[in-house]
Amino acid sequence: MAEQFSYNEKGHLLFGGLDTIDLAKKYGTPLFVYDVEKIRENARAFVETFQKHGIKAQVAYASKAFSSIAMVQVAKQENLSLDVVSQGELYTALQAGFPVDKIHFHGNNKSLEELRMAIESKIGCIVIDNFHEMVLLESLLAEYDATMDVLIRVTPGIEAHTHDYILTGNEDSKFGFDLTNGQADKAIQQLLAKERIHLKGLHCHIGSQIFETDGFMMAVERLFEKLAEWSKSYQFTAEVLNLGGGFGIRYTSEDEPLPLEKYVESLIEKVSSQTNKYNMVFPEIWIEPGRSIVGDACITLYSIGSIKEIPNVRKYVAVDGGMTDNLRPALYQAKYEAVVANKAQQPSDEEVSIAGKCCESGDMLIWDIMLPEVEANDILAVFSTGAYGYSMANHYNRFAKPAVVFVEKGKDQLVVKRESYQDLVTNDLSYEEE
Ligand SMILES: Cc1ncc(COP(=O)(O)O)c(C=O)c1O
Ligand SMILES: N[C@@H](CCCC[NH3+])C(=O)O
Repeated sequence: MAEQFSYNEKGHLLFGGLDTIDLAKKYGTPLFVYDVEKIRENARAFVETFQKHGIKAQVAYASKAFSSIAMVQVAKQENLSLDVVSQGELYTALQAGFPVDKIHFHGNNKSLEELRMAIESKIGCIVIDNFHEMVLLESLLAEYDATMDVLIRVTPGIEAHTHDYILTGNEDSKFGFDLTNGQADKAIQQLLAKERIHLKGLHCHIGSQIFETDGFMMAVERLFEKLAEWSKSYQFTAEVLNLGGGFGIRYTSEDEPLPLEKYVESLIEKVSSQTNKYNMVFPEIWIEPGRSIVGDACITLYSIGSIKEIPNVRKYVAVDGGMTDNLRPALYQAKYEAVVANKAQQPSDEEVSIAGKCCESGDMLIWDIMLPEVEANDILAVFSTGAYGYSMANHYNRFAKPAVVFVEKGKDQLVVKRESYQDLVTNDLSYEEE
């Protein structure tokens, strides 16, 4: 975060203890730089809070936030579990040597091939999302003469948004089984009848970048209301409650996230009070944080190029990346803070807007930010870009994807190479006129 940054005697921004200008020179720009110590700190905040309270839990890193072999290895080192939502994310996890029994497979349209790969690699759990998938899974399990642990994804009718949450009578979501309209009941009934499928419990995820605990609390209440019903009607007891991810982080000074421990403590308290209320056995609690593990542990370094001043209107400062490495401003009007990394000690006294270099007027990274006077070849550091930045990077305008560097204990290490133009055309074939 901008307000906490530090710099060295050259006035260069430090990140993970290293001079960001040295990193930009060594690896080029745009460059994602992750502070691995911060990733570990975030992961431990979750894991250790469960441990402190003696709760059996799994903290599954939602690898959609940033998936790479090195990142999955850090998740493994921190004893996390792993949430994957595609064959690509699963493949990455397998390549990274992640323990398969701690991999959970999500997705609202898992293909036969994806389910096949999940069964063949003997992953720990599949989160069942819909009736179609149940049929596919059952037939594949018969083919492999195998069994599979599953959770069922339910939508509790709570839709959480960034700063608030709303109750929706009938959740309009492409994910999971609705808790209120009978779909979840039907799915539970069917799953319990399937010999090769072991229903371990429930999953729900109410949204992302959530700053309060109220939405989570309401979700837990709803799950327990239904569990009480299902315990009577189907003699079903949940061994596991997966309460998803979505814990908010600070992108700008407007954001006021809770300490990560607070989310966990509230969940433990609520599950505890509900188990008492309904006289149930305390389930294992699983969570799936993505953003809150990697989001604030990364900056993106860009080189500044052209600067266009429109008198009395705006000064556009263009950088060598944009919506190809950070889609979030264009997609969600997401806000970020930044500093000029080689002028980190200088006062910020000019308002400018940071433009990307795509052929798209909406390719703006930051509107109206105060910076020192900038010139071409300055390095801009944008904070909190670790989640859904590289993972949503794309090839629009045939820009090559940036490199990713990890820093820890004063050392930097390249963990994802910068794409080459050869990489960009590697699947292209020529077409000869007949
Ligand atoms: C099912 C599920 N689990 C976990 C996550 C991770 O969310 P976040 O990165 O906000 O923690 C998401 C994304 O919203 C999700 O859809
Ligand atoms: N990609 C989104 C979050 C999606 C969460 C996954 N269900 C973001 O950048 O905020």
